[in-house]
Amino acid sequence: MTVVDVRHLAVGYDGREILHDVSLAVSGGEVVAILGANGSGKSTLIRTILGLVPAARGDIDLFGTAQRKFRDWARVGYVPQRLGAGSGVPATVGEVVASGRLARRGIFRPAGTADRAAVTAALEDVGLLDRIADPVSTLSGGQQQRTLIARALAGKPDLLVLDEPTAGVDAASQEAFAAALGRFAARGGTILLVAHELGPLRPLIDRAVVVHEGRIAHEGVPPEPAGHHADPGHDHVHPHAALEKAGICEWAPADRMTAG
Ligand SMILES: Nc1ncnc2c1ncn2[C@@H]1O[C@H](COP(=O)(O)OP(=O)(O)OP(=O)(O)O)[C@@H](O)[C@H]1O
Repeated sequence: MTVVDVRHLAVGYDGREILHDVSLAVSGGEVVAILGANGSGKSTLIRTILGLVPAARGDIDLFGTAQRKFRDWARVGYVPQRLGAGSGVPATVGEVVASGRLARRGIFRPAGTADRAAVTAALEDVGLLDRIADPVSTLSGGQQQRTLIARALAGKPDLLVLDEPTAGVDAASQEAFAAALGRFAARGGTILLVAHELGPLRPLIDRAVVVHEGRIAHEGVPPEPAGHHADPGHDHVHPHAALEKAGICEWAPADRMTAG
C-alpha cells in the first residue's frame, strides 16, 4: 500500500515557487530519507505533505485518500525540527508525551489506562522513562528531541514524519533515537525523515531522495559513509555526483554542512 503519494507538487511562499513538479511515493513499511542542502525545500515538502503548508499545484494522497479528505491524522506522527531552546515550556516530559495521545482519545475524554501505558512505553522506547516528571526545559537538546519522538510514538502512528531529528543532537541521543526508530520500522511502521547527515540512522534507510533547488535530483541508495570517500585513492568521480552537487555529500567539510 502506498502510504504517501505526491504527484507533480508545486509549492511556494508569497508567490515565490520553492518546490517545482515534485513526485514521491512512499510504500508501507519503507524508511525514506529526504536529503538536500539548506533551503532546498525539504521541510517545505514534508510540511506540505502534512497539510501545514498549502500546495499550489499537484496532488497528495495519504493512505490512499486525497489529503484534503483525509481525517485519520492519528495514523500520522510528526516530529518537528525542535522544541526551541529556551522556549520556557513549563510542561513535564510526561505531559509533552501525553499530548501525543490527544488525536487518539479526543481532548474532552480524560486519559485512561491505554493512554498512560502508551506514554510509559514510548518513554521507555527512547530511554527517558526516569525523566517523566522532570520539566522538559531541564533536558538537553538531544533529550528534548527524544521526548518529541516519544510524543509521536505514544500516538501509535502508522507513519512517522521527522524533520531533521538528529541535527545538533548528542551521540547518545542519536543512538537512542535510531534504536527507537529501528523498533518502529521493525513493527512495520513507515518513516519519512528529513536529514542533513544520516549518522546512526543510515542502516535504517531503504531509500534516499535528494532535493536540490526544489526538485528531486537523485533517488536511490543512501550516499556512501564518510570512510569510503575519505579513502586517499578516492577520486570523487562516483555515482553520487548529484549528491555532491546538492552539497550534501557527508565527506564535505564541516563548514559546508551547517545544520538547518
Ligand atoms: N514560511 C515561509 N515563508 C516564506 N518563505 C519560506 C517559509 N518557509 C521556508 N521558506 C523558504 O523556502 C525555502 C525552502 O525552505 P525549507 O525550509 O523548505 O528548506 P530546507 O531544505 O528544509 O532547509 P533547511 O535544511 O535549512 O531546513 C527557503 O528559501 C526558505 O527561506
